[in-house]
Amino acid sequence: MAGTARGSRPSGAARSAGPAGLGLPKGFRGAELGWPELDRIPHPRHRLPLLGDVLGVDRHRPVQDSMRLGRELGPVFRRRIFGKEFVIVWGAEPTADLADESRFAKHVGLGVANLRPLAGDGLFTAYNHEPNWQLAHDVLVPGFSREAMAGYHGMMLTVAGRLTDHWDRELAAGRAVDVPGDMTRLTLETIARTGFGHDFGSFERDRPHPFVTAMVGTLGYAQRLNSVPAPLAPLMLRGAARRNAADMALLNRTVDALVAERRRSGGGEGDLLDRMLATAHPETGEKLSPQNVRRQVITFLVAGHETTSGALSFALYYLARHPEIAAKARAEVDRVWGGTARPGYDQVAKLRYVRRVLDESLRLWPTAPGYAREALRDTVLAGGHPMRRGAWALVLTPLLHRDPGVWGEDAERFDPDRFEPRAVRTRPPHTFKPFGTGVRACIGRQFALHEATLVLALLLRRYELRAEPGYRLAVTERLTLMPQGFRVRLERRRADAAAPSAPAQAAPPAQDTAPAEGCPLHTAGGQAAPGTPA
Ligand code: HEM
Repeated sequence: MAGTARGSRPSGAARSAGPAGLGLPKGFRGAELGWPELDRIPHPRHRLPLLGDVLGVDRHRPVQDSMRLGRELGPVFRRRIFGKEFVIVWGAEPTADLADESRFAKHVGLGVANLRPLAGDGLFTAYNHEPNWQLAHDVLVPGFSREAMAGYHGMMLTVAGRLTDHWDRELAAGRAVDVPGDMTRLTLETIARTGFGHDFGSFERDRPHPFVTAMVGTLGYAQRLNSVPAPLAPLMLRGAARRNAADMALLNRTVDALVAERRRSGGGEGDLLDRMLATAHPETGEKLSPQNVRRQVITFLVAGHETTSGALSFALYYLARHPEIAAKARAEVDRVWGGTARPGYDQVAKLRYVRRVLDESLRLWPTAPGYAREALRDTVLAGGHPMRRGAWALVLTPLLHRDPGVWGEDAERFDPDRFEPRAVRTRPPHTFKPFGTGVRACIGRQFALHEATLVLALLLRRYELRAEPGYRLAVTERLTLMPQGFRVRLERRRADAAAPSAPAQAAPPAQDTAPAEGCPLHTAGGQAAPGTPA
């Protein structure tokens, strides 16, 4: 979780960073301006005048393209695409250097900046100097405290029950399940219900909810904007821009309706939306403006589900591919949860091996595959690359997480034991960064980890997973990563092996499911639905 003390500012330098503080123009800042010794940084051979490094490029897979290039060119390299030149970093040493908050801060650039028309100064897309970042951060951080998380747990179980109901039906019909599609349904419902008391009815629909379609459209459009020459974008992407405007309008309408409904109903019972609407900053007494609330709701609905959905999908892919690892994880779930129909909040954190499976999946495929950092003053990166204030670099996490110098020559191999405590302790810091770094790191980290560990455990306990024969992992990119077309065949575990399948509300709640006092989620719809998973 992003972590300044409440009420404190981000690093002093971050306050003056960003385009306004630096006096730099908004928009793309090419590396030519900020890296005086750019010539020393390798780039792909066969660079074309004007177009740059576009030969052999897969426009739809820029991350995997960069991974291929990074392996060839080394831990600090550069790419130029249609006049945009930027530096990419994946080595452990320069990445650790970029994590130094006294010299570097988040850079809002490339794909993230392309989301500004939609999310503006919402938490994810805010420039460091924008006052609404600190305000929203301080107001919303308590929404991710341990107490708040324990409050979301009951609703997470309820939504997971909708998933297992759906999977039971697919199993009965003899169909393989669409893993990324169903994980997206699950994670959207989870953040919408826990954060905003809203039900998208995702599991009752044959096709994705229009909100999801519009969101996928805007993320894809934000990525495409980088893959065409900027001056030609209005022409080349005219149709796409029209569709994007319609997508944004739908997202805004959906959120406005949700907020209006909450205002009409006179407030919920303390979820994220209540915090956004009613909580004043503890020191200044300031509240979020209506426009900023809209941007935060969109930010949380998008950031809060797409990445977790990918993380769950990759983890299920690896579990289906490695039955021995699935068996070990399942044995842990059986041991820790026993016959508990309704596992409690604290019983999730005890699933150490399941969590390692998740970490290892996020190592190989961090679903938000990078983050950018900018220099707060003139400095030298990793002792060798001078940078001027405002210069920036992109950290390519899927390659950082495969650095053989850190992870060994078998870094491509899926092995959850890499996250055993002893192994973690012996690794250098800043070598595992799926949630970004510093004060602008992911605020929803604990939320995502709790939800994903819980759901993986529930699925392992209930089903055997069989990958469809012949499936080869293909990763789609739309700013986030997802295993494309991954389907799995299910088998219900034998009754004596699996946990109880009685409806959860028939069982007494586990001791540690007791809601935090006043927690809305256990009272307002947080009770187990008929299908709460066993
Ligand atoms: C596995 C799931 C997730 C991954 C891999 C992930 C990854 C990230 C990363 C890498 C960043 C930093 C981006 C940057 O520096 O530019 C970030 C920021 C953020 N994430 Fe997540 N995230 C996940 C889940 C969530 C969830 C569940 C929520 C909300 C409930 C969330 C909300 C946010 C927000 C609001 C920010 C911006 C924080 C700030 O700048 O203050 N994320 N996330």
